[in-house]
Amino acid sequence: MSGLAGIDAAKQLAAWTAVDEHVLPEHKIIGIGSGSTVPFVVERIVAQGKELNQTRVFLPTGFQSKELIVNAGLTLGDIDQYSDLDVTIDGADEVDKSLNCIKGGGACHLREKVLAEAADTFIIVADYRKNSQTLGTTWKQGVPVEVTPFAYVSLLKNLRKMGSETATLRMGKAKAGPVVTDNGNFVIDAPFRSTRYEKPDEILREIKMLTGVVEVGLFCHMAKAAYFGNEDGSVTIRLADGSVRKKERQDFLA
Ligand SMILES: O=C[C@H](O)[C@H](O)[C@H](O)COP(=O)(O)O
Repeated sequence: MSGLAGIDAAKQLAAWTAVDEHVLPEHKIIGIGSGSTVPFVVERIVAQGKELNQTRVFLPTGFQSKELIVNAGLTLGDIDQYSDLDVTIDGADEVDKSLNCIKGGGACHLREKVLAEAADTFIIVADYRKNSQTLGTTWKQGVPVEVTPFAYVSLLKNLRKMGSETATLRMGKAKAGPVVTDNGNFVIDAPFRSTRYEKPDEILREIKMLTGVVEVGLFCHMAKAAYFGNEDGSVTIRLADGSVRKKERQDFLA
């Protein structure tokens, strides 16, 4: 493993292990997620070799993801042409015991969900901070909701009526005004009280029905496995069936 330390080392561990186990030579149409963990996914795929990667097409989940693919010299594909993917690998803001995820911390969850749904296998890679029993344990910013700008005020009202009293429009940091997604929409972050997160699919359905909602950053019953890099150099692998496997540090050194 490379000489990274801390959180980045954990992200790299998760990403490298997931790629080694789920991006096999027979996998040709591959979805690349967004965020700070997926660069380690791309680096591990590149390490599989130019000859094999020339037989593959890589689909992005947004501007950052597209730049990762292009800058790595991998072949860019479009979902219009490659609508059935072999595997999509992506990060997550938090994952619960049933592999339900909060995603959208980087406002990319619409295209991410399209590519996750279109893949035979959807895999999550993250550092140990994302590994929770229940959503909302560590990710306190709320459920990211991509919304059409025309409806954001009415949606703030309706989300607050729904129980997200502190729902807020996500504002830019290095930009005056709200964050604008790759799709030209706004994002509302909608926190809920912890008990609501015990049934994330209910929150998902309720939010999705609100007029003006484009997509909700809750990915329920979608991931086949989640790989978490740990501080001690091991990787925890959780499967959708609830089973857990651990790959110890020495396994990588072998
Ligand atoms: O919108 C962004 C995506 O959902 C990311 O995959 C998610 O925020 C996790 O990002 P990171 O790998 O940087 O923690």
